[in-house]
Amino acid sequence: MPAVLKTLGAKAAADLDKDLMSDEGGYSIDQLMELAGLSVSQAIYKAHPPNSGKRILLACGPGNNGGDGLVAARHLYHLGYEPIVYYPRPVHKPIYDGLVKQLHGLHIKFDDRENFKAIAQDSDLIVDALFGFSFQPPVREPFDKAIEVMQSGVKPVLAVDTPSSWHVDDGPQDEGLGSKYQPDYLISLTAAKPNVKHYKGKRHFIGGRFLGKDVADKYGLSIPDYQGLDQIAEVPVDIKVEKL
Ligand SMILES: NC(=O)C1=CN([C@@H]2O[C@H](COP(=O)(O)OP(=O)(O)OC[C@H]3O[C@@H](n4cnc5c(N)ncnc54)[C@H](O)[C@@H]3O)[C@@H](O)[C@H]2O)[C@@H](O)CC1
Ligand SMILES: [K+]
Repeated sequence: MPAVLKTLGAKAAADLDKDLMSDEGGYSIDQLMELAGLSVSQAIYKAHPPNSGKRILLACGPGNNGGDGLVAARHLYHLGYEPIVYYPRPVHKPIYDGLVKQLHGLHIKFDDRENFKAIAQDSDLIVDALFGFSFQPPVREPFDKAIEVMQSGVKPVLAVDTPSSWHVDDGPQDEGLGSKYQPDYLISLTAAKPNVKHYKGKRHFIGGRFLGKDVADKYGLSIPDYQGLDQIAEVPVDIKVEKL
């Protein structure tokens, strides 16, 4: 277990993504999103196993963070959960259209009602797949309502890659929307983001088991010590976070 948690700032995370999907990197976004979404489903299985409540609300935003949520919904179905998808601003690109078709094919429920609180009350865990490392404040509607509900603590929340509404590098604003938002669980993808130093939740996982040594060295990251077949590695929530 490394003594210090290395982090990946918003700009570096976007650059790393580009490297992986460049001509020599050879990855497609579909592959990375599939591995990311699989990691999310494993973190949920570890932190909130089916006997803790099967109704998982995937709050999906308009970017690839939302895509991770759509992929996770499919894996959760196959793991025996009852996923419900909140995806109010669907983006019509083949990758997202395909993921939505897969979920319809499994008769997974979509609920895009304005009243996010009502949807949340009928769930056992909320998955925050609204925004990832491309978030730019302030939160535009209708996502502000989801942030309000998540920060209210009415249901446990697992955040995907970064707590949505927090600045990726600096963390939550001092006041206003999201300032009180603390997810119960966090899964960082590829590497923790700098705002993890403000995270005070119960458990922190690192997922997206596709980092190789060359890319890790280029970005000053250490590869998490993944065990066995796991796509995720758990890190202590009080681990020292490197200074950026
Ligand atoms: N290698 C990686 O790190 C991988 C990253 N993936 C995911 O991709 C995410 C980054 O995806 P994207 O770059 O598509 O962007 P995000 O999913 O972070 O969100 C950006 C989207 O949300 C919108 N948005 C940004 N700020 C907003 C605001 N204040 N109010 C309302 N809408 C807002 C933008 O218009 C854009 O459509 C990562 O955080 C991660 O979850 C995975 O899908 C693939 C692997
Ligand atoms: K998120």
